Amino acid sequence: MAVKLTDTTELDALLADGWQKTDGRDAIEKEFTFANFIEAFGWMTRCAIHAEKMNHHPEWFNVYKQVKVVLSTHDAGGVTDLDLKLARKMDDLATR
Ligand SMILES: C[C@H](O)[C@H](O)[C@H]1CNC2=NC(N)=NC(=O)C2=N1
Repeated sequence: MAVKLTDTTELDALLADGWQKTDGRDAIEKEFTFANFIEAFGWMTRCAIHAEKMNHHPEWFNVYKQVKVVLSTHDAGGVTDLDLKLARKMDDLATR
């Protein structure tokens, strides 16, 4: 099972890339904005396929072209390497 982070080097890199620590909870979050709903939903679909392969799933909220994402490993009760991996993938998929 995934374990909570101790080395925060990779986390710091994500925090420099627009991810933030969630208030009152051990999680990270980011708001993504796309050109329109189709772009937003297309990205969500690509993320969903990747999340399912990882068996690690985002909490997210979509309104039109915006998607707010919160990542945390429920099984571990906090942020783990799985969250960092998914966050990186979400960033990658948003910039291609
Ligand atoms: C039973 C199943 O493998 C677990 O519930 C997985 C599924 N997806 C998950 N996703 C996230 N974000 N955290 C988890 O702890 C988690 N656990």
